[in-house]
Amino acid sequence: MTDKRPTLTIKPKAASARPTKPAGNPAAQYARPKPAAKPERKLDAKPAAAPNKPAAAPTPAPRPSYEVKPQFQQAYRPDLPGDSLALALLGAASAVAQVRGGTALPQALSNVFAAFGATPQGRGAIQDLAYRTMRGLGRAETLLGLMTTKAPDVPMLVGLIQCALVLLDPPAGEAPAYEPFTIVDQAVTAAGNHPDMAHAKAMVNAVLRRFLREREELVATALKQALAQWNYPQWWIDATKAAYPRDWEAILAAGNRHPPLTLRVNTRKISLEDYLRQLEQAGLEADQVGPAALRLKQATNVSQIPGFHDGLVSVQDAGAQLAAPLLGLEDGMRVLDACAAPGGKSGHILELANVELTAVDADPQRLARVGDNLGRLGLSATLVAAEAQSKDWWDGQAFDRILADVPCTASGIVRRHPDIRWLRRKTDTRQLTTLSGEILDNLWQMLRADGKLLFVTCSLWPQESEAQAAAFAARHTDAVRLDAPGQLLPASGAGLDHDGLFYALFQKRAA
Ligand SMILES: C[S@@+](CC[C@H](N)C(=O)[O-])C[C@H]1O[C@@H](n2cnc3c(N)ncnc32)[C@H](O)[C@@H]1O
Repeated sequence: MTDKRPTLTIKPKAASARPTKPAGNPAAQYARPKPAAKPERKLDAKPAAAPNKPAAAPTPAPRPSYEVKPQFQQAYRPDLPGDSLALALLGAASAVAQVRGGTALPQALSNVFAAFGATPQGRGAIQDLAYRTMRGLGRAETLLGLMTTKAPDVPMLVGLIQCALVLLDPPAGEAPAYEPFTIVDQAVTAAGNHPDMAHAKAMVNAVLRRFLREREELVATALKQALAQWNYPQWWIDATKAAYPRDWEAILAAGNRHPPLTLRVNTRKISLEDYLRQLEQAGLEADQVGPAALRLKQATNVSQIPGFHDGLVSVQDAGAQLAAPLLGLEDGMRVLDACAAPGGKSGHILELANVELTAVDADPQRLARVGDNLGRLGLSATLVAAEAQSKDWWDGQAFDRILADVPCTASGIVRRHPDIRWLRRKTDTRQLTTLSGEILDNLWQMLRADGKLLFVTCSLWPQESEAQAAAFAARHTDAVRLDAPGQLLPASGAGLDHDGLFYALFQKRAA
């Protein structure tokens, strides 16, 4: 047990209801925490602006609430019923706090599941709430800032209130998952159950009840801020606006939608029509969103998907399914998948032709998943754990085709990974662009004359995609740029549903 006391204090109503003077960039709260930073213990001393000040951008005073070192007891196992909302809130709060500390959400969730000894039902509830909170975090953070004057010094306490606010304040058109009084009651129970938060029970109760009382006013004030309106850090919003002055709102909105479950039919084993019949027999409805892509109307566990374990289908976004066909594969070719894990595109390559595939990835653990995925499909490749910007691992024999699905910010797949926006820093783009440029230059030397290299990113930022492709073409005068989709913006609708991806195809001019 810790004797730490929560120090969050609640703003009086009058102060919170009034627009406050913009006092800094609220997105600064989303900077990655500096590990050595000391908790900021000062009270927010900024007075609220007079009501007749310009009300265009009322901003709660910035609070460095994430510049504290995570202190929560991650290994603590709560004494709560496995199927209770309190347990789900506590688990999701821990996951949110870990994300704010720099851990990717899937890893954070697996830490929570292990620490809590969560049942399958409990895992589902924790995961659902954590993902919802990632999509509503900007709004919850802003609301919390409007109701409190001081940075809570326990990150998990912040996470708990934010998770509860997300449940109390669902997105427009979504029905609340629970009665408000149940959410408040369970959040208080959750706080009371955790040694780091037990003393904050009354405060959790007060903040959440205050939100219920003043909801309309608080939400209206919060929504004047882009952070709350879009649920992305300000730099991300600015970058999207700068790159897509016409489409930025649609792009941000697309990233907040729930992703579909899209299947790739293994046409080596079964036709699309025959597989659609199998789905129908299993009571699953789907529509076609690509040559071999079927979007399930209702997402389901893969164990319920007919033929999944026999390799009839794989889970893959329809946009990602464009990669392998663009390579123009023929039997007998030597093909390199240079950043292969977890193997979605490797599997598709091997489904399309009998090629000799080498799958490289810098992360040995992720590379093992390529083996698992190919095993399920009954296919195989040479797996190499190595860096694609190095030649150490190469036997010197040129490849006929190279797929370079390079590491990037993943800004095009935020609907599937809503934590990415809170984990990334603005400077990541530059670092990743430098690395991917090195990878492309290195791989180009491994391509035979007349061979083709497909450059792919799941990014929306032009620096990582089109500008990188153009710079590559300028550096390599023997590179001929062929037709490819270029930048695909995230889209969903009738007969269409894909993430944001970029494709550029190059052929090496014969000497
Ligand atoms: C976009 S993902 C690849 C997705 C994969 N092509 C698929 O379709 O399933 C990028 C991959 O690049 C790997 N990676 C990161 N840096 C790398 C490097 N320097 N060399 C090779 N692989 C790298 C990551 O481990 C990650 O698995």
